[in-house]
Amino acid sequence: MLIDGHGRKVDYLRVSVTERCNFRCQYCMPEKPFSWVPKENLLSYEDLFKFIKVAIDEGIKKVRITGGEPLLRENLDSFIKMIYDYKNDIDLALTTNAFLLPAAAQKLKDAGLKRINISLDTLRPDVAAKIAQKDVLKTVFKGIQAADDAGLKIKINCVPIKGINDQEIVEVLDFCKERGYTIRFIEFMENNHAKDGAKGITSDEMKEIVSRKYKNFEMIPRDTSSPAQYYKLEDGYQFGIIEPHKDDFCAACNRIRLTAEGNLIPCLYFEEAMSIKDAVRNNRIDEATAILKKVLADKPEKNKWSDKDDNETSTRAFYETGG
Ligand SMILES: Nc1nc2c(ncn2[C@@H]2O[C@H](COP(=O)(O)OP(=O)(O)OP(=O)(O)O)[C@@H](O)[C@H]2O)c(=O)[nH]1
Ligand SMILES: C[S@@+](CC[C@H](N)C(=O)[O-])C[C@H]1O[C@@H](n2cnc3c(N)ncnc32)[C@H](O)[C@@H]1O
Ligand code: SF4
Ligand code: SF4
Repeated sequence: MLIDGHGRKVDYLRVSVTERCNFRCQYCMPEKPFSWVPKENLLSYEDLFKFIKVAIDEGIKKVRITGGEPLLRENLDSFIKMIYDYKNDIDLALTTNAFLLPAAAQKLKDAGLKRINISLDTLRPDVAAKIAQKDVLKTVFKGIQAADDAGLKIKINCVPIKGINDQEIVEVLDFCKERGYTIRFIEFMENNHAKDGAKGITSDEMKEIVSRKYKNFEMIPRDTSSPAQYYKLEDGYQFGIIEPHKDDFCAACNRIRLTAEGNLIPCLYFEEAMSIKDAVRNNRIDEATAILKKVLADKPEKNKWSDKDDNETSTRAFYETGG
């Protein structure tokens, strides 16, 4: 079992397979100028898998593949299969923008993927094009349908941005409700890579917008393994809100992150990381295990998005850490 320096059990590993992306979401990535990590600096699937095996052997029970856009990396299904074949009861999940899902969904399911979380900020093509800075929505809808047809369990992530898609919350919620998908609205987390001037809305504002259509909903007891607080509508449908500006879920934080370059990141907010690249490339598995333990020992207690008196903005890039 993996326990961090604050006594929290860590059983969730998020693995980013690339920092590249085919979208330029205003809240995540700069438009340009831009330089990507050279391909030779990325760990191969085999090397990433060496670390994943260590992590699973030490107590990781949930592995999420993310990015950048993870489906940009070739043969992702083969990587999923490596993990599934090693331990098929792992909660094996993917976070994606869905653009490449139409051709990939069934292959991912066949490889052993169990769940998929998809970013969908709007139902309007022009708004989607404004957020992603590319005309994406028609293909995203096809991708969501392909995942559904393949039998993958679907969660939708939506980041409401003030003046852009914030008034569409109920429409996005209804889209998910009608299809039986879970929806989570995420408070925009300020970071240095987002478009200047991008602003989110608070969880209270989100709830106020939902209440214009759904007058009554109740908070349900927290599942501490998730960053989301869920609320139940009168008809039983549940929607979630992720509110890092409250940071109460940090108290039960159960996760660490591995980037495509082999940096092991203890917290989404902070720049700190330790590299496992040389250790896995040279098959020094004991060293990789020691780095994992050290990163856990030093894991921060909580993020600083909640720090109202502190004007510091996170320098961490979501597209590098994988969100
Ligand atoms: N502040 C903070 N936000 C997080 C953390 N983990 C996830 N989030 C936010 O939630 C978003 C969606 O995360 P997902 O990739 O869907 O993963 P998840 O929420 O762990 O998904 P489940 O496994 O379905 O619970 C991330 O991009 C972040 O915006 C975290 O550790 N800290
Ligand atoms: C970095 S993306 C990677 C996976 C994939 N490209 C996608 O968009 O789903 C993972 C998640 O991070 C979220 N995200 C990115 N930047 C964010 C920000 N500044 N605040 C809150 N969530 C953010 C996205 O909405 C997405 O759900
Ligand atoms: S949120 Fe996902 S899709 Fe959007 S730019 Fe970031 S990595 Fe790409
Ligand atoms: S912000 Fe850091 S401490 Fe809080 S839940 Fe996320 S990774 Fe854990």
